[in-house]
Amino acid sequence: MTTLQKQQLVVSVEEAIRHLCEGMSPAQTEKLPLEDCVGRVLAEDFFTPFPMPPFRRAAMDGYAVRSLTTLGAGPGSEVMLRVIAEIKAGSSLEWVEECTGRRSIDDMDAVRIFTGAPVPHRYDTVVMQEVVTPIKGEDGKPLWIGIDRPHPSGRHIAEAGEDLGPGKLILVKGTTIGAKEMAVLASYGLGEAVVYAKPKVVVLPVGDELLEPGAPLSANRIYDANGLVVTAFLKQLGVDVIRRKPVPDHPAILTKEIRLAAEQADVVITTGGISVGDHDYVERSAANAGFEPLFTKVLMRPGTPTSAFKKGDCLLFGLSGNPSACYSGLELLVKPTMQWLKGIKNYRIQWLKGKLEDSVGKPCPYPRYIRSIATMELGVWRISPLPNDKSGNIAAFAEANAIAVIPPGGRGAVKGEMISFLLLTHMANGGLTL
Ligand SMILES: Nc1nc2c(c(=O)[nH]1)N[C@H]1C(S)=C(S)[C@@H](COP(=O)(O)OP(=O)(O)OC[C@H]3O[C@@H](n4cnc5c(N)ncnc54)[C@H](O)[C@@H]3O)O[C@H]1N2
Ligand code: MOO
Repeated sequence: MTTLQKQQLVVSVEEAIRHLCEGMSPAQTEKLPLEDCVGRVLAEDFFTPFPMPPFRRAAMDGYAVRSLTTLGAGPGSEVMLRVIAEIKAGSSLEWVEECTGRRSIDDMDAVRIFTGAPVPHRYDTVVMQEVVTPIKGEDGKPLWIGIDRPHPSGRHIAEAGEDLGPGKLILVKGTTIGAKEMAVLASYGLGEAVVYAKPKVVVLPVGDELLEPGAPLSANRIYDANGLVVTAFLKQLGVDVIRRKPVPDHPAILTKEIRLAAEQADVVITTGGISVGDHDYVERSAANAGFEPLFTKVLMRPGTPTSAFKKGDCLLFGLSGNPSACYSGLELLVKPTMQWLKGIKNYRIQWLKGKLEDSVGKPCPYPRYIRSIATMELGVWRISPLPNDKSGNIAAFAEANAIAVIPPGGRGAVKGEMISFLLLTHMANGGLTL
């Protein structure tokens, strides 16, 4: 087997994301019951179909009155209003009409009303029950109320449409549906929503040394961590994932696996076998399976050999085998691409700035993405780089909640310097030490 010279299509992280997303669009759309839409992305703009609230309603428990009738009220000169009916939440239109329809303009009346109940048009204000003196009948229900102060018009009434008028664009296509968005969609009684289909991903860990988790450890072998890491990462992003068992370092087998995966998935992700070693076959197997390279080197460390390829509408990521390089590839390249394919509009990595707590001496010609602990103190982020952050090490994963960027060049970064960092995706343990 001859060593194939690795093609050098070198890009920055930002360029890589652009290459990955260019010409790609979200998968198809589907209509789902609203409760199954959590975490999914709206594929249509949502315009309000009717006014919200849909009718004029009481915002407090008390009495609906005409403000005019309370004008002369004061301490010691209470106005007495006759309670002519009770209207509760859910009362029918007919009942509301029946209660007030035949009243004359001069009647001194009120209705007992509860929060969420329709307010008859006869009344223009709701008086909280705490500030009236009821005179109750034998059944304990109020017959009269005494009012000892004037009540201005419009109190404790939510007018129809005061929250949102009809025909308003309230959620745009590309919005992820979480609990907050549910509040809007469910309030309009939407039974189903049109969302983008989840991208499908096949994960192929590559390497003769890899063992399936659960198998007994044998000499000179390691467990396939990346296969499960990539799968977990994608699941947390709400993507459909199929994880394959480790594929051996064999070009024909790898070509077959890549071809098969590409038939089933929108995105194929390999880990390992992407560097310059004689047994790194991902690049040539990708070519044999009909993929064209988008880039074969990214100006980042770890993960410099990270590569990407495209065949029709299918993307193939060749992530690095070293676990921390693999993880950087996930956060920096896979996540923005997946968000794009999920249909999320304008997704950007959220770069924050923090004060470096320890100098990082190791210089690097590319930006270095180091696993760190980010803490917030009095409004200032502090970044403590974790020791032992070699590309092949896993210890730093246990504690890290951030990836910090050491700028490229000969000097690394010094304690006290303000550097960029990102908080890691979906911190299962809450993540932030605040
Ligand atoms: N002569 C050179 N050698 C290397 C270079 C270079 O520029 N010149 N680059 C180094 C860098 S940087 C990296 S990163 C690695 C990347 O190598 P690969 O992505 O091809 O990955 P492998 O060689 O297959 O494995 C690297 C390392 O990771 C372990 N590994 C692989 N898969 C998994 C997995 N699924 N779970 C856990 N650990 C995994 C593997 O056993 C190796 O120890 O290349 C350098 N070499
Ligand atoms: O690009 Mo590598 O991940 O630094 O060891």
